[in-house]
Amino acid sequence: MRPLFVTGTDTGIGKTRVTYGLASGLRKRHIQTQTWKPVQTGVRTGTAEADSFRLKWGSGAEEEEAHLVSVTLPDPLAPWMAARRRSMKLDYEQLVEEGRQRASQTDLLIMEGAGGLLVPLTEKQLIADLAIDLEMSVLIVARAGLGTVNHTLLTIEAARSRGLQVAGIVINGMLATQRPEVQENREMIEHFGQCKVLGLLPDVQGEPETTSPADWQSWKERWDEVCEQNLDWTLVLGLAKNAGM
Ligand SMILES: Nc1ncnc2c1ncn2[C@@H]1O[C@H](COP(=O)(O)OP(=O)(O)OP(=O)(O)O)[C@@H](O)[C@H]1O
Ligand SMILES: C[C@H](N)[C@H](N)CCCCCC(=O)O
Ligand SMILES: [Mg+2]
Repeated sequence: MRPLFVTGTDTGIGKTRVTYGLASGLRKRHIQTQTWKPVQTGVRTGTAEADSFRLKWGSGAEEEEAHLVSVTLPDPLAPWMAARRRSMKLDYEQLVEEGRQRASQTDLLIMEGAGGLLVPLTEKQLIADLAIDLEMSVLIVARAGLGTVNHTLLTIEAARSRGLQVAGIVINGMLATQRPEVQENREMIEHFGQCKVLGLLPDVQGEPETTSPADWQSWKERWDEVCEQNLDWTLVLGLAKNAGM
């Protein structure tokens, strides 16, 4: 299966939540799915804020948290600058090689980016370049409110102009799911973006701020159910199998 790159129209848009929800739902459907965060910034591993921790517990991964992330940097910045502040350089070729290996070891590799599509990974490469070199298709997580149509269409256009295939959109964090604006946004994104919205996820508070396994187990069950009910799993399976998208 072609690996999947989860990006967003911005940072803090819900990529991690969507990534672990997808991985968990696909595993239930007997698709061996691994998640990977090549570079996380602004966190420490082993804490409830770290994407690596959330990906592990939210998806129910058996691997150690450390296996789900390649580089963790403390400054909450784009990877290039977060590395430069620490007098480091990220080894881009090594990330590409690692991504290839990871993709070959599972049915579906889902890579979570850092921030949006054009965030600098190194002095020379954007996060989009890693997705291109790994021949990934792209899933875009978008915000629910006013302004999201423009941001989403910009991201779709930037992805396609670089040769990336857009597999679909997930609109995340809606407070008022019943409002007509939500469906109208979906319609405008599908119409001008020429791609499918795979689902509209509601605002659900309660992701644990602790590292307690019991808290995470009950949260995972809750978020799994939200994803079960609000994502079109026929479409998700189609993109996982790379059919018809
Ligand atoms: N549907 C939702 N309802 C309520 N809160 C949400 C929802 N989705 C995400 N959040 C919260 O918003 C915050 C940002 O979400 P998340 O960390 O998944 O974003 P991200 O795009 O992965 O960010 P980053 O760019 O840092 O990787 C988190 O605290 C998360 O729990
Ligand atoms: C620290 C944050 N949560 C992300 N991991 C990094 C976001 C970088 C965004 C850069 C930008 O687009 O201005
Ligand atoms: Mg994240």
